[in-house]
Amino acid sequence: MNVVDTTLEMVGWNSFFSDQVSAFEAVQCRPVRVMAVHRGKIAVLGEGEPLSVTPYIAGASPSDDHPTVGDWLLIDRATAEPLRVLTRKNLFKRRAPVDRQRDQMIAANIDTVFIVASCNQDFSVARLERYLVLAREARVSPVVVLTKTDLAANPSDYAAAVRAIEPGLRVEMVDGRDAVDAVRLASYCGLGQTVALLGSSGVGKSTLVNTLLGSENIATQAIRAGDDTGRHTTTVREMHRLAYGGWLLDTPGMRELQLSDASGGIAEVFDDFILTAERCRFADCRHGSEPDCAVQTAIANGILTDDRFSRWQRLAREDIVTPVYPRRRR
Ligand SMILES: Nc1nc2c(ncn2[C@@H]2O[C@H](COP(=O)(O)OP(=O)(O)OP(=O)(O)O)[C@@H](O)[C@H]2O)c(=O)[nH]1
Ligand SMILES: [Zn+2]
Repeated sequence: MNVVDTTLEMVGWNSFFSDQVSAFEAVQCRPVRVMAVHRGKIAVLGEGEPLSVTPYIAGASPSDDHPTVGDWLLIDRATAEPLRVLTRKNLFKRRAPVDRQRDQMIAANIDTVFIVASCNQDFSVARLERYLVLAREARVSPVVVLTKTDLAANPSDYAAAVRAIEPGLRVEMVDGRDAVDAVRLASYCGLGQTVALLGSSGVGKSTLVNTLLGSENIATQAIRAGDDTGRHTTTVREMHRLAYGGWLLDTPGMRELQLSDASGGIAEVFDDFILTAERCRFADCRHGSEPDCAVQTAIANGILTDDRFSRWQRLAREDIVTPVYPRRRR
């Protein structure tokens, strides 16, 4: 496929975005997707050829949305000047290390996040829960990808442990080095789909990325070529075309995501605990030795488990910004 023939659908355009464009805007502007963010320039792709445009939106205040990789932008048909960022389907962000009041945007409009874990001694349910919290917080649908299945005697034991975290959680098992095996992930990586990866060091993310990208990566090369800052600029964030027609959003920021970037997500992953805690006698119950603690009762009755309780407590403690304990009583 040649990038010159690119249609909006190939880049991920759908009714969620087209519904946001007024008839007036449709005449004046055209939509493009942010493929890469460089210093002072962004590479965008819409119908036709890639372009390099300024990331600055005239009249935008610091608190307004600024383009990040994966975003859809409306640009002026005549001048290519960006006019506004369309409302995002979802967003990965983190608290900026220096100015903790300001969020740093990492990646927008992702259809699926692969939470990568390996079938060996590095496998940890606690860590997977952490990543699930991040995915929930960003409102991106997660798929756990178990790599290194070739090294495990019983890879299905790992899959069973993952499924036990949450009913209905999707799990795929691959040898990340094997393109034939990776076909299992094809349905998430089809035309116009955007995927991202999360996972700790050494689990096989880069290996999987290379397998999914295939040998040729025409679109990325073309985007670079169309970018007048040239090939050797430091690319901060970038989308890569996948062999199956989708896009991989791979950014250093994604790899550094911390749990402190999640808060609401904890409530979703541990909703059984949150719901039970609503029946504790005290609204600020810490579920220790307080009388009539519904959580301790549920653990004693085998409805909730002790180790999930510890993981929930640990995650809640680390999440220093938003307490997950229910604060109000109806
Ligand atoms: N046997 C086997 N080895 C694998 C598989 N996936 C990755 N590896 C190997 O595991 C090692 C680590 O893989 P990487 O892809 O570099 O891991 P990563 O998650 O990108 O690590 P970071 O770059 O540190 O984040 C490499 O030696 C890979 O060849 C797999 O499915 N099976
Ligand atoms: Zn309690």
